[in-house]
Parts: sequence; structure tokens; C-alpha cells
Amino acid sequence: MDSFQITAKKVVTLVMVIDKEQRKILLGYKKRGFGAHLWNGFGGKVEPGETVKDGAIRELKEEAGITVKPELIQKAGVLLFFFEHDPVGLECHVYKAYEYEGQIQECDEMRPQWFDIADIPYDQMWEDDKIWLPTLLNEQDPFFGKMHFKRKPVEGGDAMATASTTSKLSTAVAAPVESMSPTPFGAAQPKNGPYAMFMHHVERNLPSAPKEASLDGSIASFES
Ligand SMILES: Nc1[nH]c(=O)nc2c1ncn2[C@H]1C[C@H](O)[C@@H](COP(=O)(O)OP(=O)(O)OP(=O)(O)O)O1
Repeated sequence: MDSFQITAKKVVTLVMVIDKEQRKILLGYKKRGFGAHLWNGFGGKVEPGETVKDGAIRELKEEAGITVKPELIQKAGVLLFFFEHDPVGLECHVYKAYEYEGQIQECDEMRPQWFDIADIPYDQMWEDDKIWLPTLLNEQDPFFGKMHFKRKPVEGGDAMATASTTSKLSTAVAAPVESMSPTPFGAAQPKNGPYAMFMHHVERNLPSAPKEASLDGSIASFES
């Protein structure tokens, strides 16, 4: 486990927008950067001077064009990601929102699209999402998760999606969104990104949401 020891962490956010009535979830296709070519919630680094929640709201606006009021966005959990031989872990604060304002819009980083909750493209998402996203959707939050990743070998068919993945995506149910562009599939794409999940542990139904994780992988404090 020494190869997973971290000495620092980066705080990032992830927002899941859910339409309870229609049983749909808004995901974004990441066009570039960390996690490129995967579907995910909206989020990114928290900037100096802003709260984690404010960072989550800002990233949602930047990446999906929509606004959520601070009182209508709820902390669903914290995930701590460890990457082998990387001394910096990711502390990812996951939020959920059932209401939003504004028009959903694509940006240069993300292409938003609604998916039926029964048809979430887990095979084109970070591998850990299938572990904790059902927890959020089933309202078994707050949760705390620890996920350990190993880098996939560059060669080998396993690390690459095949044509069948492409066709699955094209059948995903989508509600109309302004200014959509086609997903640039065609060439081989990374399946679930360049990392393989090696180990995971999730605690569900916590009495309150974790606020911060310790470098040893435990919960340091809870939201008051
Ligand atoms: N294993 C994982 N599972 C997951 O579901 N989301 C992950 C993940 N690892 C990282 N993320 C998400 C969290 C966060 O929204 C984003 C990483 O934040 P980054 O700041 O690196 O991303 P960006 O390139 O979007 O940065 P910004 O420039 O801050 O927008 O990727």
C-alpha cells in the first residue's frame, strides 16, 4: 500500500443534476483535460478564497451553463481518490441538485446531455461511478468513499473501448440540449479512462456529510 501513500490532496467538486420526475440525470462529456472522453458530473478545482460549495456552483455554471441556488444544492458525499505512485490525492466533494435555473449549454470543455437513470453509461464513466452513483440516486447518502487506482498499461485491448461501446453511446436517450455537437468517437477511446480501479471502500447512510478527509484515508470532520 506504500505506493498509494499521499502527502497532499487537491480539493475538487462534482455536481449531479437530477430530474426526479423524468428519472433523468444530466451528465457532461468531457472533451479535454483530466478524465477526457468520459461522461461525468460537472466540477473541477476549488479556487483559493471560495468555499467548496461555491466552487461546485461556479463549475456547474461554467461547464453546463446553469445555476443552482446554494440552499438547493446538497452535499451527497466525499470521495478520496488515490493514484498509484502519485503523492497527491483527489478529495472530491460530490453534490446533488434537483432544481436549476437557466439554459443548459455546451462549453469548450463539456457537452451536457440528459440520460435516463436506467441507462447511465457506466462503461464510459470513471470506473468508481458505478459504485457510488447508485448510492446517491437511491438516497443512501451521505457517503464517504476511498478508491485506489493503478495506471493501465498503454498497450493491450483492455484499456481501449471497442466499436461496441460507441454504438451503445449513440443509443443513449437524450433530451434536446442547445448547441449539441457530435461526440467525437471513431478512433479507439479510453474505456473508463487511463486508470483501473484496484480497490474501493464506501460507507453509506452516514449521519452527516463528511467535510474533509485525512491523508490516511479517514474522515477528518463532518459538515455541521
Ligand atoms: N475517479 C473519479 N471519478 C469521478 O467520478 N470523477 C472524477 C474522478 N477523478 C476526478 N474526477 C472529477 C472530479 C472533478 O470534477 C474533475 C477533476 O478536477 P480537475 O480540476 O482536474 O478538472 P478540470 O480539468 O475540469 O479542471 P478545472 O480547470 O478546475 O475545471 O474530475
